[in-house]
Amino acid sequence: MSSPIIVAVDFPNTKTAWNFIDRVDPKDCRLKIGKELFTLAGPDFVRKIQSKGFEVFLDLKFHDIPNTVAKAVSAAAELGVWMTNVHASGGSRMMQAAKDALYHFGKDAPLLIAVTVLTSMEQSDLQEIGIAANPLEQATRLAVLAKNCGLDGVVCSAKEVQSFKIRLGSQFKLVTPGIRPAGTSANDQRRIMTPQRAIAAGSDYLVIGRPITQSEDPQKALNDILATLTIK
Ligand SMILES: O=c1ccn([C@@H]2O[C@H](COP(=O)(O)O)[C@@H](O)[C@H]2O)c(=O)[nH]1
Repeated sequence: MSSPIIVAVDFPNTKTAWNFIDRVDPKDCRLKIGKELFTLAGPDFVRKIQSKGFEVFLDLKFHDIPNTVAKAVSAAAELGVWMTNVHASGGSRMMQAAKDALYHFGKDAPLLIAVTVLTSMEQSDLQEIGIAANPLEQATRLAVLAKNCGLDGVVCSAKEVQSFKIRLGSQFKLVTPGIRPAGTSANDQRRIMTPQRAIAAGSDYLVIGRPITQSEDPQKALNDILATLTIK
């Protein structure tokens, strides 16, 4: 089985990050490097993780003018990461430029996905920034845009995947953070689901951070979650 779990390696320094990474097996998960560790430790850190056998999702959520995002995505591809992303709210010209920048990498190009509506956001957060649509409506609008630009998938809440699989097709990857095993804290997440329900609904990849990284035994936490999943 190829594990659907991507662990969000969010730590305040490389020492604690390595302490975690050295305790999990690359056959059981991929690793996601986000803004915190990338800002601290940069591309060399990503290369070292890859040399340990982990596939890396570089989660920098690029959101800028088309030219800048295209160059950033190209730099991510040079790094050899497995997946990277942009914000769909940057619009179709931006997403198209990002996709075009990967063309010459051929089969070595990373998967390129787009963030729809952050899983930390609920209806009131959208209203605050002038969006009248509810999270499902807004995420759908952005996911359709991302698919039309030729992206490989989207980041969305597991609450949206059932609808997205029907509307966007089985090949379009749905990557879902906001995953919380039953009885664990939601923290700052708002649109959450358990790992088991997310996979049953159709999530392709589960992004899980604190429920695994803050555990005393991260490999056990990972195994316990994997044991609850029925992969089709
Ligand atoms: O909509 C989004 C997009 C990205 N994330 C990222 O996923 C992890 C989740 O970590 P937890 O500790 O499991 O909450 C984190 O790195 C976010 O930056 C997201 O949560 N929602």
